[in-house]
Amino acid sequence: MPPAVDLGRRCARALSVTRWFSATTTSDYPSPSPSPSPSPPLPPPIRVALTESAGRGVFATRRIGAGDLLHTAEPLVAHPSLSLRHSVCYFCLRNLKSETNSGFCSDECIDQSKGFYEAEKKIDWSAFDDYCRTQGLKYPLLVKRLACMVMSGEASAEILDILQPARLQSETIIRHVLLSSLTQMEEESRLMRSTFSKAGFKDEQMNFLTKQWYTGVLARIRINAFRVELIGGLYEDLFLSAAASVDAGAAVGNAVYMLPSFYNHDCDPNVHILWIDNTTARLKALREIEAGEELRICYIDASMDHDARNALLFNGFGFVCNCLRCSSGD
Ligand SMILES: C[S@@+](CC[C@H](N)C(=O)[O-])C[C@H]1O[C@@H](n2cnc3c(N)ncnc32)[C@H](O)[C@@H]1O
Repeated sequence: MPPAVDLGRRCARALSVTRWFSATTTSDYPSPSPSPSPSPPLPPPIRVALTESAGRGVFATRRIGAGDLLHTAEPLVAHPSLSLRHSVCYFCLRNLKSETNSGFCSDECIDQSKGFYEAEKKIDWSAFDDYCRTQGLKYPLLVKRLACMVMSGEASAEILDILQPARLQSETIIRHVLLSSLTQMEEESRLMRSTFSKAGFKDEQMNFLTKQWYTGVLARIRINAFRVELIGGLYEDLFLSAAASVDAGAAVGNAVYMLPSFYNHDCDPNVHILWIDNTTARLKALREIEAGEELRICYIDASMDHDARNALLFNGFGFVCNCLRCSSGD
């Protein structure tokens, strides 16, 4: 059993799926006259359990209709693409109508960012950001935000530990994939520590910021982060939104979620994940799903051929795909 960790405020927010299904009770809404109480909301139609050969996965607990919204999810950590730093909200990645002084789209986002932003503002990140820009790196920006959240007490340093891949075999592959970039990650970790030091942060505040922490967090982010591509509010229709999420193209940023990270990959998925206008992720069924069926999303562009898909999945995520489509050689 993994040790219990204090997942903190943000994790509680990210787990709002539970609240989403249970928040509406009859006592929330005083009834003007005695009438039969409305039936309680249905529980989430999903559960996380072990699969036969892909670690943990998400399963349907009842029949799900095509187009049904399974649940929404809020990120544990998110960061905009550097090139869009001033045109999307620094917290929820919503497109800003005009450039604002604050860089946030609402008072609520300013409020939600207080913790990490207080720490981040004290620091000159230009060297770190330039390094990411010139090397074309996006995930160290998520580590930077997470480090600021930990510094401010907003998140625990172990917040992503639960996302580790469950299977040893995968971990071996992942270690192999990551070895090539170990030196680079160590350099980034040194750069991050010295950036905090120069801003006056004390060693005791940075106890968690070790090489092992940096590489461990980055390894989990590489496997679990989503590119957030906004499709706008016009695509509520299932099939339009499925097409739009393929067409969306440029990502506004990247984000790591808790529950969506337990969905395994399939080259012919039955669920897809989409973002309308901010980092709130929506998981929708692409077809009818029976109770007990595993729910899978597609991590990549499924229109590629077998070899291209598998090269991408192995090099990018460290696994050999076991889905039906790959097993049949398609
Ligand atoms: C985002 S995680 C999904 C949840 C994961 N199974 C767990 O236990 O936390 C991605 C990892 O799940 C496994 N995985 C996902 N889809 C797979 C597939 N189609 N075939 C084999 N392994 C898969 C791989 O180990 C991959 O690195």
